[in-house]
Amino acid sequence: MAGSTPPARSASGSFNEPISAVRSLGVWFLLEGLLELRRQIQELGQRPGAPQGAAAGAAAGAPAAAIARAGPEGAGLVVRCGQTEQVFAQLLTQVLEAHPELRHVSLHYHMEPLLEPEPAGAGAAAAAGPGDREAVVQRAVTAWAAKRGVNCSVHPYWDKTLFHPDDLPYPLYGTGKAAAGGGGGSGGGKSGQRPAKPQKQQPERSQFTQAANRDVQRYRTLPAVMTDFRRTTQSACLVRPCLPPPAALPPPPGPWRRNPAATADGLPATASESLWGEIPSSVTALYEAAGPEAVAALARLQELVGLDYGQLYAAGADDPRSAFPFRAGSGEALRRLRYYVWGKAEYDPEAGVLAGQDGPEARQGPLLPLSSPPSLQYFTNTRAQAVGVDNSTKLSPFCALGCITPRRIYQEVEAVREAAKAAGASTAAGYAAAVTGAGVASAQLPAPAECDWLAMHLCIRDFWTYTVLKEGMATLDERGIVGQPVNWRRDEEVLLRWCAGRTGLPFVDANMRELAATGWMSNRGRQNVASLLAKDLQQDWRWGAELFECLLLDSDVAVNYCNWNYFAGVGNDPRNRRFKTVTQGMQYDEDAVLAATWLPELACLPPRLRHAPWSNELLPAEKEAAVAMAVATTRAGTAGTRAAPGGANASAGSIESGGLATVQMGAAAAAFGVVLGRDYPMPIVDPAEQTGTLPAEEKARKAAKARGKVKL
Ligand SMILES: Cc1cc2nc3c(=O)[nH]c(=O)nc-3n(C[C@H](O)[C@H](O)[C@H](O)COP(=O)(O)OP(=O)(O)OC[C@H]3O[C@@H](n4cnc5c(N)ncnc54)[C@H](O)[C@@H]3O)c2cc1C
Repeated sequence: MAGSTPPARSASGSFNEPISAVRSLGVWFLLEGLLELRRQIQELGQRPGAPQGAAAGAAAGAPAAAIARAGPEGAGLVVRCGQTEQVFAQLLTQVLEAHPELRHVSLHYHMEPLLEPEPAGAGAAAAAGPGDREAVVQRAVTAWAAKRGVNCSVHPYWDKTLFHPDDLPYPLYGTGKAAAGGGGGSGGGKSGQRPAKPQKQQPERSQFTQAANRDVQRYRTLPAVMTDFRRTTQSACLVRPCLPPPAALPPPPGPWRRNPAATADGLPATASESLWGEIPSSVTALYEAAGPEAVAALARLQELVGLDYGQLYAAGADDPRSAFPFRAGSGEALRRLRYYVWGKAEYDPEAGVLAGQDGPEARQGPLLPLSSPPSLQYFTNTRAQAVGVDNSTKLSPFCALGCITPRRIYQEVEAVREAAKAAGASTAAGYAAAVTGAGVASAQLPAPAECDWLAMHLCIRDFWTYTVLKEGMATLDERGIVGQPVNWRRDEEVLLRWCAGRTGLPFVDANMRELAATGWMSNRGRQNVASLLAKDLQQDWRWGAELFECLLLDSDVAVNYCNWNYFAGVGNDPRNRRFKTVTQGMQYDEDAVLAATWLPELACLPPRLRHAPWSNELLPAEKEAAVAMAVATTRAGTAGTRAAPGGANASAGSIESGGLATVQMGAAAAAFGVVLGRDYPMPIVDPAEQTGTLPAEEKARKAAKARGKVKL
């Protein structure tokens, strides 16, 4: 696990109010992930054959999680909150007190392309840029150790991307020649060809990880456009194989080691609980531990989205409406991955198919007949949908936290591709039948095109990560990566409506409320809400990016800010995309399920009106439904609880009636007792501008669906 939660941008001083610099539901994900990691480490420590030696590792960033590698005598995870360099100093002090003879310590950590300016007084030598925070930590810790006569070796690891920086086919370090490992040259290989399998293990310490300050100049030859990046990397780069998980862990150092002589009954005494550090049990507990500033920031964020995260923490993961009903941790990430690419039977615990193992050996047991094809089989057609647990992989929160890596995902996708190939069918329809011998007609493995599509998205993620390494702090600038001056507006009232899901545009509002309540929003939803804020409302796009950073479970600085750059029209892509959010809702939430789920005030409306509650027109079927509803309401004797249009319950002003309030609209919804401007806000912009015709590809998709060829 990466173990670090990058602070929101405003924490770095790059951007300020009104968005608070705190993470909300992402925190429960982090806390759960830590709990699982602690359990895993403890379990590893129970296994025999643990190697000897002591080491400590942690990720740069705050809060810091420090891992005391431990063994059969008391494995565990040390958890601390605070500035990384201070936490290291405290931990090393404890270790040195217990082992005064120590002359060498090693520091292992994962690198993150954080975007933070150099803290004041850290020294002018390191320019502000991605990764510099880690350089600061390294310098502070090695200097601290040196003062005590201890040599500190530093071992940074890079596991953020599918392709390792040293393997990219671009001259990274200003030498004019391509970095090693990827086949060389600025392309090579045939376009569209899948990456070849690596022939040998790559050296552990790379040119990239040795470079203390990963300065933006080193990436100047990186393509500016994603398609170019994808073509060259996918055709010329290796994806390095994943290392096997450790079989056991060495004993812990110093005070964490159990003392077998400590108890009379012969059982080893456990190191004091407080030495390991408590994992806060709730979002509020974490912020209370972090101090009054953090508590105040959380309160501001809650006010902005109108929710209490203290309460939601307990319920968040179990919200039946959530499209992300998963727990954190690497075990859950692997289960989800296998379920998605292999099908439901693959991780059936009752069947013991996987038996909790990792790697290819996990699939050695008998495969059950697949009850239904894996979701990956439908990835191309379902990924853009706004609703559903299985429409996309839902792996991004696990990736963001380091519970799984893009390489591990890729490895599994390649395994399923190989299985399909071995079965001798491109779509592998007969594969499962061949394996089970049961002739399961519906069983399938994903077609190669679906595997390619997923790999391509992992590649997009790489592109944004490397773009941040190339562009550095420009990614956070209001003029964006291209340096495009735009007169962004900063109207807090407008921002408030957008944040709280009260723009009066149902597709946008439903997505925003889903995000605030669950930390999840589909990719299509993200594109639409970003487009509305930046393109239509012309508000400073960084407000949106900052809110996303606070709320998303998969919050990732590089991916988030680059996507926002792109949709605000200041990114490094020539296409300037603007979404018609009403039409998009009709396309990607066809039955208005998302709207009904997150906008209860519109749930009683027919789907068309849930998408367009301002409509004045009632279709014949809708008229019948409205009459039926009125009759049912009267019969139930509840007439008056839902006010008739303009009735006594109207509380004008209780919600926004601004925007297009002067225009008469919503007569159709009123027939169902829903009054625009009272029950649901008037649209913040002219809905006609948010409506357009269906593009040809969408028409084709709908036609295919009608023919039963597409699973939606
Ligand atoms: C304004 C905006 C902000 C975003 N912020 C984030 C963020 O903070 N963190 C984040 O992980 N993603 C972000 N995305 C990208 C994308 O929306 C999510 O990665 C995706 O929706 C995650 O769902 P999934 O895991 O089911 O993805 P799938 O569709 O199943 O894709 C598989 C994997 O590919 C990667 N991927 C897919 N789409 C993208 C993309 N557009 N950019 C980069 N990687 C991608 C992700 O790692 C994802 O897990 C943002 C998109 C937009 C438009």
